[in-house]
Amino acid sequence: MSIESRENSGNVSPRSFAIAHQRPRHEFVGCSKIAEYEVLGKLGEGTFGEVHRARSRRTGALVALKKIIMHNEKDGFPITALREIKILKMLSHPNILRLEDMSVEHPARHTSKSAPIPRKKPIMYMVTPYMDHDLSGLLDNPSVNFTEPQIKCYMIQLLKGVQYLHENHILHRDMKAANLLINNKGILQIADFGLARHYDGDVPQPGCGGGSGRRDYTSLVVTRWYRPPELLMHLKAYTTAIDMWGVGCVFGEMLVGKPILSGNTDAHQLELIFDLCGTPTLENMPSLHKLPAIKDLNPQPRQGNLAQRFSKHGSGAVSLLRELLKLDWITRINAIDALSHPYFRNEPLPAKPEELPSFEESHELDRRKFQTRREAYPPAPKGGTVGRGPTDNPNSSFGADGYGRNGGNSNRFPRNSRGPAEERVPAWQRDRGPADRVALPPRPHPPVDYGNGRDSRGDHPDGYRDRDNRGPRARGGGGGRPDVDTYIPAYDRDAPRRDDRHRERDDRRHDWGGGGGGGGRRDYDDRARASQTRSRSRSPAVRDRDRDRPPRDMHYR
Ligand SMILES: Nc1ncnc2c1ncn2[C@@H]1O[C@H](COP(=O)(O)OP(=O)(O)OP(=O)(O)O)[C@@H](O)[C@H]1O
Repeated sequence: MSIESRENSGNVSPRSFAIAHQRPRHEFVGCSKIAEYEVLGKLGEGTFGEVHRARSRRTGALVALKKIIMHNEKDGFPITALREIKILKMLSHPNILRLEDMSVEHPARHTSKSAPIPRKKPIMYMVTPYMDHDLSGLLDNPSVNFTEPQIKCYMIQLLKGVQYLHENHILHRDMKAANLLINNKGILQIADFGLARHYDGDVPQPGCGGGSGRRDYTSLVVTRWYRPPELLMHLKAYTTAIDMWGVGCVFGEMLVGKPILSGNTDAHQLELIFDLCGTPTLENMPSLHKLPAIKDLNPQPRQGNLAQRFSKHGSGAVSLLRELLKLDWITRINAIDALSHPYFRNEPLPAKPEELPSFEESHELDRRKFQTRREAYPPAPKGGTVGRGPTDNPNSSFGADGYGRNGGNSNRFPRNSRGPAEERVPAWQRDRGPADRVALPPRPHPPVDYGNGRDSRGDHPDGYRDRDNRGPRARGGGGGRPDVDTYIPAYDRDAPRRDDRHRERDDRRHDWGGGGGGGGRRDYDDRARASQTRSRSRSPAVRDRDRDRPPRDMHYR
């Protein structure tokens, strides 16, 4: 009997039909049952899922399982997860996290005599090799002090991964320390491709920076502290240079041990960038007229203090940092050129991955552990050393016995070759500035470019498209013009409106009101922070506070 006639016969239930038409089991390569893994503990919580450590019962290998949370089951499988899976399946490079498997958990069926309990949807997990640390967690680990050869080693690996992505027309769009995973063999891998997308422009060429953008994408990408000035000023025709800015922020963070540009609002973020890199002029940003928000700005002119701020790390580091954090996105250094920067050829030479020390696991959730440990430590005498000579930091609490709290570490691992004072004390002893008080801002919501077929000039001035006025091409998804970002399939125009979609649109408005937007218009990251019940980047204090609060919205449970 043909499929059609069987369907039409009305005798076959959908379930029997599906069973009869199952593809042979061996065809599902890369799709296992969750029972094949022994779950060992939680590693992190992201926007789109929890991450657990697990062991493969088949191979014995340690893996990470990233659970794909369905915030609203009616939406089906989250588009960001689909995007991440699709991109990760295409990529193969030693410095890119490898997607090894997709695993499915079928929740047990419950029965109830009183009322039928709705059948639960299967849960999907992305399976990747287990990495011992993320860079953000590692920098917070009190036992860790990076040496210059170590920083160079991580930077080379990061740049090779980014070069590979850009050569393959991929924009990562969420470059930050928390998305860089490191294992105890010294290997760094770029993770979290939830905001990544295909790039339509020319791939970077040696000596040519990032070049000019060819088409528009959403500018609502990249976690604020790592967001480049052109995105903060709403450039849509951006390029691979947005990832290079993030690489610069990560480089600075490794040098000083804390995020270097931790703005509280988008406006504040720009002010911090101008403090560091100078205010935009036609010399340092020749295409500034292309930035939609430039007219709203009237910053106090300044030169920038990058050289002074990083002088203790040497002229090579300052020179590379200056190239990575160039205001002009067109000539900002690309990964190919950054890899041949003299910084990597000058002494001390980069360490090899296998020469790097191994550290106690440190993921973002471990911050609480380090926090507890800090409280447990006895106060140390003042004026001591950290195993490599006296410190000039009067607030240092390292012991005068020459070991300090982490004295053991200074013997076990290569000594920190960074400058004195602030950078030599462990992360938890440093004043992390707003990082301690505010915690890493959540990354933007996934971009929603509805592919509405309208000219991008028809968008709202703030870059948010009006879904209600979408044209007929919105149906079916991805049917927009080729010059606008149609990455996300469109929803049906008549589909019921949901609160979370309104919020998403609202949350993505930039705040130009100088920290509060006149009361009514809060910065979208602040809104996101208030509305989401979890972020793996929150400080322990904020996490504890939020745990006791009821969720504001069912969609965010
Ligand atoms: N393969 C892995 N090995 C070890 N830890 C991992 C692995 N993958 C993710 N993690 C941990 O889980 C955290 C969250 O993972 P990931 O960034 O992929 O999730 P996300 O939902 O996209 O997060 P966010 O929305 O905050 O960017 C990471 O910062 C890291 O600490």
